[in-house]
Amino acid sequence: MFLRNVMRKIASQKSLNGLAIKKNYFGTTSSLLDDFSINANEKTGVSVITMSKTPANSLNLEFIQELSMAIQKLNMEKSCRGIILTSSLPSIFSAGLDILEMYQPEPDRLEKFWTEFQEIWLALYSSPKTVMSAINGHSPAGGCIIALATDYRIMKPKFTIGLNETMLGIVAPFWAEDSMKAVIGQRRSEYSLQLGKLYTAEEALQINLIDEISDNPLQACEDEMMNWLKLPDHARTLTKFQNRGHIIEKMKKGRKEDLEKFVKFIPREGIQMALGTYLDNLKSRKKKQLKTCVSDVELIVRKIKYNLEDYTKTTFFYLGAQDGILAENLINSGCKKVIVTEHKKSNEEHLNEIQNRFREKFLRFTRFPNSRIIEEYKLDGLEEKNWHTQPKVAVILTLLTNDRSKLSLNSYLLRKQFPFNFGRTPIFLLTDNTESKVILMNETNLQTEKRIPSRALSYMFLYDRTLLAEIPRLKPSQKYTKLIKIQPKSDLVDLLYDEDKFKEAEVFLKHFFNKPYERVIPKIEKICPNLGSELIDMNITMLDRVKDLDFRIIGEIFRLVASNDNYSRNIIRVLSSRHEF
Ligand SMILES: CCCCC/C=C\C/C=C\CC/C=C/CC(=O)SCCNC(=O)CCNC(=O)[C@H](O)C(C)(C)COP(=O)(O)OP(=O)(O)OC[C@H]1O[C@@H](n2cnc3c(N)ncnc32)[C@H](O)[C@@H]1OP(=O)(O)O
Repeated sequence: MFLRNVMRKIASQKSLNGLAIKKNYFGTTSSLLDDFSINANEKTGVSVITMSKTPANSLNLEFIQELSMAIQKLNMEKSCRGIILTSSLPSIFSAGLDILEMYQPEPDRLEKFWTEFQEIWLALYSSPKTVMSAINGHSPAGGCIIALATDYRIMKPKFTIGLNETMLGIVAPFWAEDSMKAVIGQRRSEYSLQLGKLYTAEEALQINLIDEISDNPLQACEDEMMNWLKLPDHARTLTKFQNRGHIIEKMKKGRKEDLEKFVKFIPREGIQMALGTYLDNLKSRKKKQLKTCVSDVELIVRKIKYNLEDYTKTTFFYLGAQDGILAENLINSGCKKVIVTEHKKSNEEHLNEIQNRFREKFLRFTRFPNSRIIEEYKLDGLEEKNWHTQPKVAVILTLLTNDRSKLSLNSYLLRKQFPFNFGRTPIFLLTDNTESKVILMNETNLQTEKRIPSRALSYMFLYDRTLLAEIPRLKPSQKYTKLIKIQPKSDLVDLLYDEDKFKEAEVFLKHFFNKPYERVIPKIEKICPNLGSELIDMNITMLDRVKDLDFRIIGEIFRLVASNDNYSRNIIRVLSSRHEF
């Protein structure tokens, strides 16, 4: 019965060919989100799908949807005989499902997410094509599920692979288990699954979880593919289905129940706690490397208060490695200044490309090679909001949070270097806000108060005044300070966050702007006892030189002082000698 269906499917796919696939099937195409590309080789009939979703090729809803659609199309493309899945990231094939999709999920999205994951698995596992995985990096959990759904796996040495779901306090779905059993056997699967084992490539080879090790898995797959393609497709395909039919049938029969279980299981309190802890551990590895960044948020909030009424046409934007389209949109919308941040994982080539394409267009195009990204978000619903046709004004976007909800911003979070770049540029911090669920925090010493609901995401991108006005809670009259509860950590932070003290400091700083440092410090110390010595430690002895600067910048200096690292010191030096970058 199953084979009959398969034959029918193959026959109907033949007739669908012309319709389903674009004429220009051969060559390289990119996904809508630029998260993967497909290179179709006319001569060999082999299509290479290269996943490139930074930072980890983690599978979120949109990524899965697009990838799945691409695979389904290839499955129907007559001229395609083989598919190779690989990654352009240097050390990750795929980090599996995007944990953020499962952590504090929205029910509807969670359901869609799992449905799509089932779908992509089916598309791969029951693909009539020869499908191979060139596993050129780590491939845990969902990454391994994807690899197991292919016909042949070649992996780069040293990286790890396995179904480690139990490590996250969750359970691999039965169909993934079945596919693992089919590859490495019942006993080994049970052992691996219960213990959430991650195997190095070398270990994985020993238990047949992968088929080969190679320093160049893609090349090795391409070579191996040629052997497979020597055989007639129909015989190979039918043999594949004879082997896999029962697993596919079982999955299809059980998928509704599987979905129901998943959507019930994931939101459970215990599961959420486990996922939260796992995420914390994942993130904290990196966090340790980042210095405390005391008060961006609060300062922005203050700036909003000062600037909302008189914003100018200056536009700043933060561009990241994937933001070519964004840059175009910015140009169309009147953007004049662009700051490009780079961090160590950025794709240098892509950044150069952005720079070359857009240098002429922007008045200022500045790259900060050493910037450090705290968090990165992608923008959902870009088209929906038409945001790029709207903004005429200033900018920004950004939100400090380590909230792990499905925030979606195609922008990077505020960086430490912002203050002096920004000068008088209006900054809007748009959040859905008040009694709902925000937010804002710095890396370590403020705590998230509440969560941001996902509908807030679009708001965060609305920085046109008109749009702004459409959101009553974001009108300029908004008392933004209410959004944030601060937990003062030191006198310095206290100064920045205490409304009265801050006012006092402002008055004071205005008054003393041109005064010699020695006269300033004692006054500062009156407000904030440790600040004087902190400034001295930092060798800030020339407050008088910053006389051109807006007094708000001084607030930024305080912030930088508080973060107390070399980078901040440099900024302070620049600050004290220059008005704007
Ligand atoms: C009884 C009833 C049963 C009912 C059963 C019904 C249904 C089944 C139920 C549930 C099944 C759910 C199935 C889940 C399958 C999955 O795929 S879960 C995801 C598991 N993935 C992982 O555990 C991988 C985690 N990541 C890593 O270990 C490492 O990142 C890495 C892949 C080894 C790479 O390490 P490396 O040092 O190179 O990179 P970083 O760790 O710095 O990562 C970069 C960046 O990416 C973020 N990140 C990594 N992985 C993920 C992820 N999976 N999701 C989201 N984000 C991820 C990481 O946090 C870093 O972010 P940054 O700090 O902001 O830069």
